Amino acid sequence: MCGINTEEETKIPWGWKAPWKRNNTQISSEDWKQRLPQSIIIGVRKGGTRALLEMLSLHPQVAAAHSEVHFFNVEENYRKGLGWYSQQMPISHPTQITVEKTPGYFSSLKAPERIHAMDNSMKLLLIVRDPVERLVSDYTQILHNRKARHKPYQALEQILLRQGQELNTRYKAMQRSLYALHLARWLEFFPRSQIHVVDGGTLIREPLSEMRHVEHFLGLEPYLGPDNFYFNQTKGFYCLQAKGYQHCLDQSKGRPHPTVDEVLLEQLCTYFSEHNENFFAMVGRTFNWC
Ligand SMILES: Nc1ncnc2c1ncn2[C@@H]1O[C@H](COP(=O)(O)OS(=O)(=O)O)[C@@H](OP(=O)(O)O)[C@H]1O
Repeated sequence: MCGINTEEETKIPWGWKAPWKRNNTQISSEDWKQRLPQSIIIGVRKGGTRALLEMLSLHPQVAAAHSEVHFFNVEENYRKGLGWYSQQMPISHPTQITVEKTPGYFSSLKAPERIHAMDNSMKLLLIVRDPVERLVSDYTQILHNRKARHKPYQALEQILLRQGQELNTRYKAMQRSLYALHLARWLEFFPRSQIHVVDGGTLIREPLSEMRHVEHFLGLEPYLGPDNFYFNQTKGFYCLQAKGYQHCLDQSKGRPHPTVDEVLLEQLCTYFSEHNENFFAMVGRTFNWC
């Protein structure tokens, strides 16, 4: 049910491959090569990682890997070594920073140490979202995949309240919403100043304000502006535009969530509240979560 979950999006080719970046004839061709990332979006899964990567990719100083690489969290990939990893990266110019996103890194036990061993100056981006909403979003994706494969599925209430009224806290999607637990492992290896936390809720409602913080954290020149975002009524989300090109995230983003029992939602909020408080203390800010 869980595992790597490479999901639909990793199979979809990047049809919208930053077309406005292609015509830079002043830069000599030998400067263009694949480089290891200087920044990684480590998660959280269903937090808005794809939106963050695509918005970042609008910036001319950013070269983004289109597919999730799963290098530091999947043994089979990690064994292939850094040479393989760099081959998964886009061609970039020295004036650009390379960015990859793999949401599975955040909850991986080994990723923090491995990334630190590769580059202890790595700039980490973590996008978070209300843990209950994230859980429902995660469940929605799992449900979608199971239905698509004609596999049996259960309602979230059945999964989470399996033992009568006790919450099944061992459910993987529950575990992934325990942000403080996972962040603690990253802070063993990286100073807080190297981890920028993006508010996934704000990124949905006001993408530009969140992206300005991200530009600043990455040391990029301020570039993104209001013209890069337009609200798409049909999609119900902001979509992106640059130099005449427009792009919305694919249909695996913004799927309708199933209705979840109110009592269960209350139970979940109560369960996560202590973990959320710990997370707020660790990152030095609060979020308007349930
Ligand atoms: N602009 C825009 N367009 C579409 N979707 C947006 C956008 N900004 C944020 N989001 C939210 O991103 C959620 C998916 O998160 P991820 O991309 O991290 O998912 S994944 O882990 O890579 O599968 C996805 O969650 P769901 O709504 O539950 O599908 C969206 O709420």
